[in-house]
This record gives sequence, structure tokens and C-alpha cells, in this order.
Amino acid sequence: MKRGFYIGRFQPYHNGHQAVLEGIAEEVDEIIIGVGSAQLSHDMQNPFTAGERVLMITRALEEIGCPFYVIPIEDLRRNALWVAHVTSMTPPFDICYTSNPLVIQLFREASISIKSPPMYLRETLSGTAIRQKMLLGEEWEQCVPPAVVEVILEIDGVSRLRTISETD
Ligand SMILES: Nc1ncnc2c1ncn2[C@@H]1O[C@H](COP(=O)(O)OP(=O)(O)OP(=O)(O)O)[C@@H](O)[C@H]1O
Ligand SMILES: NC(=O)c1ccc[n+]([C@@H]2O[C@H](COP(=O)(O)O)[C@@H](O)[C@H]2O)c1
Repeated sequence: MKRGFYIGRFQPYHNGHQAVLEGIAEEVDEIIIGVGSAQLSHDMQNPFTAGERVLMITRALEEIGCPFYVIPIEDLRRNALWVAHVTSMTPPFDICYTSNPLVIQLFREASISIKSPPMYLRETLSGTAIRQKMLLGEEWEQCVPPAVVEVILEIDGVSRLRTISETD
């Protein structure tokens, strides 16, 4: 049984994440998705709650054909202890998929295998670019799976982002 771990903030979950996970599903028996910075929501870089992100990911992966677990993980002020914090919250896994240099360094020091998946259309497929499109009233829907569009509409996510971008 080989399990792979994929961590991100998923603000929001987008087609780049989906493409990466479809690739991971070909390589492992089970996938663990860590929803990072789970304590953050309602700010410009992190508009969605951990629960909302769980909903986006779970619905988007309904047909992936590989068992998966979605686990919120809060940040810890001590990087040196973060891998132990992560592994205390997740089922055991054999490999971590990430391109984040800090995450790579911390997992490498803990002797956990790392693989960096390719980037898909990074110019358009990034949480930052998609949040910007939402703020500017541009077409963002094509950058995320249809199930994520539904969740964001259901929670009125775009208007939340616009409201929290305002100043008093
Ligand atoms: N277009 C993409 N293709 C492949 N991997 C991606 C893509 N965008 C992000 N990733 C990777 O997905 C993981 C989780 O990323 P994250 O949730 O921070 O998304 P992001 O798009 O980088 O968001 P933000 O712009 O808000 O930082 C990271 O390892 C990141 O490198
Ligand atoms: N000390 C810590 O809490 C710590 C260290 C490294 C990464 N992380 C988290 O892991 C996630 C990494 O995701 P990204 O690759 O999307 O940045 C983020 O939520 C980040 O905050 C937390």
C-alpha cells in the first residue's frame, strides 16, 4: 500500500491542483490531501475556511478513482516541528508531493521522500491570479473544476473576497 501526501492552501482549489492530483492518482494507492493554513480564512490571501476548502476538494475529486482523505492542518509557529505536527494528523504516507521550497527542506530533513510535480499553466492557474480575477470581475470560472464553481457560488465567495478587500 503506497500513500502519497499533497499539501497546499487551496485558496481556491484550481485546475492546476486537479491536474497534479490526477497524476498522483496514477502513482499511489491512496492520496492524503493536507489543507494547509487551516486556521486562516476571511483575508485577502486566504478567503475560504478549511471546511469550505474541504468541500471544494472532496467534490472536485469525486471521480478521481483513487481513495483519498482530506485533512485540515493548522500552521505551527515552529518550522522545526512542523513535519511531526503533519504526520500526527495524517494517515502514514510514503511520499510527499510538493514544489514549496520550505516544505521540501523540512520533509527532506525528516528523511521523507519528495517529488515535485510539474506546473500546469502557472500564469493563469494560481490561487493569486484567480483571486485577482474574482476581485476585478474577470472570468475565473474556467480556472477551477465545475464543482468548485458551485461551492464558491453556494457560499457567495466572490462577494466575500470583494468585501474584505475594502477599506473603512
Ligand atoms: N498551476 C499549477 N500546476 C501545478 N501545481 C501547482 C499549480 N499551482 C500551484 N501548484 C502547487 O500546488 C501546491 C499547493 O499550492 P497552493 O495551494 O499554494 O496554490 P497556489 O496556486 O500556489 O496559491 P497562491 O497563489 O494562493 O499561493 C503547491 O505545491 C504549488 O506549487
Ligand atoms: N511551520 C508551519 O506551520 C509550516 C511550515 C511549512 C509549511 N506550512 C504550510 O504548508 C502549506 C504549504 O502549502 P503551499 O505549498 O500551498 O504554500 C501552507 O499552508 C503553509 O502555511 C506550514
